[in-house]
Amino acid sequence: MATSPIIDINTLDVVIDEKAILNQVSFSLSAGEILGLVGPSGCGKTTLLNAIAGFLAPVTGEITIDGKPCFSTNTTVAPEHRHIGVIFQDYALFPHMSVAENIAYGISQYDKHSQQEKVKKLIAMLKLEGFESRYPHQLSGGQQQRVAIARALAPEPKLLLLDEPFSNIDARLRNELMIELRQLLKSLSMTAVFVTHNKDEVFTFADKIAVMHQGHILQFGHPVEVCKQPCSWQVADFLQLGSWLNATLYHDKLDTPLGLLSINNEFDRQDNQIALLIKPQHLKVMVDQHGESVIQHINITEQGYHYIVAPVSSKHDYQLSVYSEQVIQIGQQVQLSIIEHDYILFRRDNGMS
Ligand SMILES: Nc1ncnc2c1ncn2[C@@H]1O[C@H](COP(=O)(O)OP(=O)(O)OP(=O)(O)O)[C@@H](O)[C@H]1O
Repeated sequence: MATSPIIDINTLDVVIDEKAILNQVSFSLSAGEILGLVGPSGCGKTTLLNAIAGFLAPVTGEITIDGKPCFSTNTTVAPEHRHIGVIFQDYALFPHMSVAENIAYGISQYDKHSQQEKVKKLIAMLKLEGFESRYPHQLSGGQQQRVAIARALAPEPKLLLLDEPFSNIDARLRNELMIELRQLLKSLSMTAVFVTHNKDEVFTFADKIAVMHQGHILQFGHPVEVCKQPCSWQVADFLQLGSWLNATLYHDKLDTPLGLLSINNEFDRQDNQIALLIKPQHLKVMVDQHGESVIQHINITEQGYHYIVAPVSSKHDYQLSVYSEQVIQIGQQVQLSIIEHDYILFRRDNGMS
């Protein structure tokens, strides 16, 4: 049986200072789903969170939360009546209130006993026992985040909005906190939308990803599916799924600086200016003093040596990313070969880097 969505956004447009900031944004999430909003700086991620929260008014479109229209042509529900919990990037804890008082802030309409019971439960859930009387400045970044989460969860919202929730957390702790928070949200069947600059956070924390660009959602789906089949070069580029190789059609084959490749998938053959997305796993590198490419840069990573390889000849222009266990020096000439696969091809675009 299909369940109705907890959040349903339909053709939302936001205009600020006569500039279109969100353009025909639509998506929906079922109960318990976590969505990661990603995209380049200024693409409208925070604006979308603010529109959902009710902090700014869209021009057109609809926002429905748990079946209740919160925004439409003739409805605007105030933020405090949308049943949404918001966790801001800097947590926005009240500095003059203790941990317990911060958590109880949104449930002041409850009687004292119910407030205390609720705070006690959240303190335990977020592992904040012993910190009840402390003030925000006496807590670490991770502890402050837990208080912000407890405060947002206290009124039992239908939806949580999180603006870059992990950006202030030490990199070593980040993964641990993400896993812990995800488990907590899953145990509560809490639906959440979070903004991040870090695509790796999406893979650890989210069920769905929305890749935004200039106010549009370019692609929405399961993170693995989006990475497997990016719908546009902007999505592939933003998610850093691989590097680009120019190609043209030549007698039913792809003519590339690395040789001819058979086309093994559907492709619009009208386009002759092609950009081929090459994921590092589809590229092999071999030392060859007569090779057509040269090692330009080396990074040492968990997956082995990461090489950036460029052409020897100035006739070509590429910067390909390839991993290898082999140690190769900068400046060494190499031979690159592409492993046959379902190539991902896009029409070449001026904006490509
Ligand atoms: N109050 C405002 N007044 C004028 N322009 C605004 C306002 N808020 C946002 N904008 C503009 O809207 C666009 C989207 O901003 P937004 O903060 O939503 O982007 P973002 O994707 O969250 O960016 P970042 O990743 O840098 O936080 C930007 O061009 C920004 O300058």
